[in-house]
Amino acid sequence: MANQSDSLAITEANPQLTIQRKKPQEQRKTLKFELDGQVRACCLSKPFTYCDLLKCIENLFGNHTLSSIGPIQCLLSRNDALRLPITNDKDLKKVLTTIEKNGSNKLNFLLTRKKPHTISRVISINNYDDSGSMSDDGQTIELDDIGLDSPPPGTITPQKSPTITTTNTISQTKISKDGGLFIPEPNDDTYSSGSSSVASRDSSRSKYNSRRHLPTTSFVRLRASSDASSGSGINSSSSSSQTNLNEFLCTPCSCSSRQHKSPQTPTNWKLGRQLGQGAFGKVFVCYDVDTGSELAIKQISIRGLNSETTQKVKILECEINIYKQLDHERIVRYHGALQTDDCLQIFMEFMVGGSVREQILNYGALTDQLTKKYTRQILEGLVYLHENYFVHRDIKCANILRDISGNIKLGDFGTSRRLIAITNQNQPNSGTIGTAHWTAPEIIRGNIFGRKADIWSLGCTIVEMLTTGPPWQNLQPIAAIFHIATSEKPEYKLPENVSSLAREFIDLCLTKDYHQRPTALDLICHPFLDNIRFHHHYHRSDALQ
Ligand SMILES: Nc1ncnc2c1ncn2[C@@H]1O[C@H](COP(=O)(O)OP(=O)(O)OP(=O)(O)O)[C@@H](O)[C@H]1O
Repeated sequence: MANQSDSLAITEANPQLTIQRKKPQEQRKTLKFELDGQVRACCLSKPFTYCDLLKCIENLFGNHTLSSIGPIQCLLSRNDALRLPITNDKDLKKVLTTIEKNGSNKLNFLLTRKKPHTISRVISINNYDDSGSMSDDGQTIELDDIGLDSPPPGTITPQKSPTITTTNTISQTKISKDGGLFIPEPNDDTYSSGSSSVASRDSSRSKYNSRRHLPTTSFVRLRASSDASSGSGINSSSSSSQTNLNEFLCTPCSCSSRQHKSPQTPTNWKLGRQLGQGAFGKVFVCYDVDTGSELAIKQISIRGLNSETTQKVKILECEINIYKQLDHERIVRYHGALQTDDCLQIFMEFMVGGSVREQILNYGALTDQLTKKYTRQILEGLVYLHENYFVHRDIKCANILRDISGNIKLGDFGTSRRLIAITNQNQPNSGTIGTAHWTAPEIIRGNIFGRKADIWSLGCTIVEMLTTGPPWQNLQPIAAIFHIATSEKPEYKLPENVSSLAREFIDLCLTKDYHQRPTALDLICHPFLDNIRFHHHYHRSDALQ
């Protein structure tokens, strides 16, 4: 048996053993994760837990990653053939022991997106769902089984092929439950439940604009991924048509040039004065005690809801936490949502000027010049949303909010349809005027839903700015809906002094045929908006090249 001096002698003779004696086990491990072809790494000190692993993934790939991926798989062999799923601390311990036995200090993990849910229900197409969507093609609508996996309302898929929708993977051509309406609208921006209409769309391109001339970069948050080969950036017009929500949502680690951080949901805050009341709840100032900043908070009563509605509240809460990552100067920033026993609280950027609706109620119709400025800014917000496959779905003056310097942003994005379903509150409440008058004819007829519905609503909003009310403002909502669906042209009377360019612009927005109606990008270069200073990201020379 070797005594101590023997042992030392052996150690001195063998440097490898010396190292082992000084550092029996490496205290820091390098963890590499692969997701969607992107490899990101971090270091963790031992001992670490399964929970630390999850935190690592969130830090590397973003807050919402965990809900969209399957079990973490540890790659144990060089060709990745041997994979161990890790779902808890016990699994992790096993893997660590195995890795250490192999003498490796690196851990490689593979993360894969969850598989789509199997279809649990197939219902008849003629059902009207709570989002107001329906289809008339006599086929079936496929609904996923739990609403939580339906993508956010207002999102539309960039893909043509019909598949089922999963969280953050927006790829469905039909209509989903719970307000999630997805229309493929690939490059041609059209979808009909019946026939395709690419040709008609092409022929309807406006004379003053062609999409290929327009830099789409300007309005979207740049996602300068360090891994160019991943192809997940959205900063080029060519890639934008393949962009899905995953690619669009910018994570802290993936942005090298422009670090992006979702705003924090306040945890310690005080309720301030009431700002207003909508159909679904009251809006207050919210003072964030930790940051000293003021936000707006919308409080919606959810007392006494049944389990189905409770589920919808949960979905909305999740969605708002996704919307937090929408970041554009023409979009009111969401700061998250929290649910208490009897209240859903939505935190938003505080817009001190209130809504354009209030501005009109206080001071009357807007001038041609101001209408022009607001129209351009609304379009900038719409270009951003539409380029990223979101439909606002509720464009009207009440949802256009003003900042301190008189510029505007689109508010209430994506929440209104869900709130209708949650609160069962479809009727206008005191101080609010509902949404019926701004609704596009194809939505009322129920055969098409897409980005251009926002363009129709924009047309109604411009009429509202110039005349204080939308087309058919004297009609009750139900009568207005009937007229929108059946009349050839919307009914409104503009003041005499409104320019012919403004009239032409409104006419274009209110083109009844969805396929002939221009897109936001088409419209942004319309001469009506010409003498407005171009948005600083958006160069006229680029646009007109
Ligand atoms: N982010 C915000 N910042 C400042 N004020 C806001 C904000 N959001 C809403 N408000 C104020 O609260 C009022 C009510 O807003 P809310 O979104 O609840 O209803 P609405 O948009 O007027 O109507 P609807 O309920 O039909 O959407 C607005 O008119 C506006 O004055």
